[in-house]
Parts: sequence; C-alpha cells; structure tokens
Amino acid sequence: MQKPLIRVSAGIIRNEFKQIYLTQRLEGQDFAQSLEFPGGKVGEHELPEEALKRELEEEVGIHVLSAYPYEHFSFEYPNKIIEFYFYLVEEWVGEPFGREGQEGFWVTQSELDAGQFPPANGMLIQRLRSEC
Ligand SMILES: Nc1nc2c([nH]c(=O)n2[C@H]2C[C@H](O)[C@@H](COP(=O)(O)OP(=O)(O)OP(=O)(O)O)O2)c(=O)[nH]1
Ligand SMILES: [Mg+2]
Repeated sequence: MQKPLIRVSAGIIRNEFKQIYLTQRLEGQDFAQSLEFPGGKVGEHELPEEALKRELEEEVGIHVLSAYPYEHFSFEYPNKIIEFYFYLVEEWVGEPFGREGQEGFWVTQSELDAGQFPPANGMLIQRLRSEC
C-alpha cells in the first residue's frame, strides 16, 4: 500500500529576545512528549498559510499578523510522508499558551536541541541554530 501524503503547516513563533515558543506533544498523539513547532494538518481546501493561522489560533491562542515561508520539505516516516510548511512568525496578537492542555515554553534559538523533536525536524533545527 502507498504511504499517505499529508501536508502540515507549523509556526516558528519568535519574540524580540530570539526565543521560540515550543509545545510538547500530548500523550496519545504520535511522537508523544516530543517538542514541536505548533501547527497541524492542512485541510483539503486550505492553503498552507491559512492552515498555519487556524492551527495557531486553535493550539496556542494567538492571532498571526504576518508569516514568512522559512522551510518547505518532505520527510518520509515509516507510515506516512509529510510535506512540511514551516513559517517564521514574528508578529501576532495575544500571548501563546497551550490551549489544548499541552505544555508550552520559550526556548532560546541557539539552545534548540534536535534530539527533543521528531526526526523530521533535524535539518530545520540545524538551520535555526546556525542563524543565531
Ligand atoms: N506541528 C508539528 N508537527 C510536526 C512537527 N514535526 C513533525 O514531525 N510533526 C508531525 C507530527 C504529526 O505526525 C504531524 C502533525 O500533525 P498534528 O498531529 O499536529 O496534526 P493536527 O494538529 O492537525 O492534529 P489532529 O487534529 O490531526 O490531531 O507532523 C513539528 O515541528 N510541528
Ligand atoms: Mg498539531
């Protein structure tokens, strides 16, 4: 059987202190306990940027004012292929929090640790660390 292809949009929410807001995936989700950039699946009739804005409202309660495409790549997991759209978000309204009960915290960009994220995030974390 062919692996399903899903599209995922996620936000690199960065404040003026070069800290990035991360959340921890919940028990029962795939990659439970991993850190993640908040985001989720792009709906069938949705643009990636629309999905980003919707997901950040739903998951961390912020209203995104502007978002810039940062990385776009596909990653093959054993059971699915994910096409990722990562956006840099530096302008928003509200204070992010784990709106679905998940933990959330600010981490300094240079201290991001790829080992705490799902495997797909490796290259992205490397790039973020190198750009500090
Ligand atoms: N949001 C997010 N997902 C990631 C990252 N890295 C990574 O491998 N993923 C994977 C985990 C999931 O398999 C998929 C994201 O889907 P999701 O479970 O967040 O989807 P969703 O928010 O729409 O949730 P649901 O309604 O389907 O439960 O992408 C990341 O940095 N952020
Ligand atoms: Mg999600």
